[in-house]
Amino acid sequence: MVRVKICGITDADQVDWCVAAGADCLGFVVEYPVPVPWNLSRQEAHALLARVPPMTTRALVSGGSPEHVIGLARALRPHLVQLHTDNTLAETAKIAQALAPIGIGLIRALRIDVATGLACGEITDPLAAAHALESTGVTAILLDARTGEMPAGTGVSLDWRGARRIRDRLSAPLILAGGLTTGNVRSAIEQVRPYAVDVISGVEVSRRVKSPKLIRQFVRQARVTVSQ
Ligand SMILES: O=C(O)c1ccccc1NCC(=O)[C@H](O)[C@H](O)COP(=O)(O)O
Repeated sequence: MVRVKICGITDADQVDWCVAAGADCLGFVVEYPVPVPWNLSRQEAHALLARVPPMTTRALVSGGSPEHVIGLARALRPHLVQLHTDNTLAETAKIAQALAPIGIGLIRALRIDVATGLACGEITDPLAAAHALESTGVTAILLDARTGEMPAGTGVSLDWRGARRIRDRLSAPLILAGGLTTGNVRSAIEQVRPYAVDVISGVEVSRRVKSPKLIRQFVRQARVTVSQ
């Protein structure tokens, strides 16, 4: 079964809607290093994380210096941290090493520029970049689209054949993101066979404003059984 992460949660209703719909993981963007519509203060995040019931995974999305990310994770105690693409491979390894002993896994986004097909970051070949990330000790790699204006939450889809090639060559679990909607998530899962899917725009009616109906439909559509 493919897991579902709903990201960019900004209020208590959204937490409740995602949990009621059966989402596996809720993502909270906290003290993010560049302006994004879903950013929360540490205090806001603390209250929302506390609302997530047992058996549902809490992911903290942040970035900046390793000291900042590790300090934030120690303060908020999520199950997972998802790291900004601008963090280098060396920083990613340092953060993964610091979080593992306290039981927090690390997801690192690998963003593909949809105009060029190149990965953003130190290594531009997408497969080589994925292998390099894997060797940092991350728990999972999140494959996402980059368009230039926004670091994430673009609503733009990736080339799923390219995503499948990466998925087939990685040992680390691959989380597929980028432009997934209630209408295409099923097909994306069939083509890419990811470990999990991740969505923001596809369950929002406007920036930051999520729809309980779209959340329910998205989770239902993602629960497809794919024969291996
Ligand atoms: O990972 C980040 O750096 C990040 C920053 C700000 C907001 C969300 C972030 N991560 C979550 C994701 O990776 C999104 O789920 C992903 O961009 C999908 O967005 P969308 O195309 O809108 O579904």
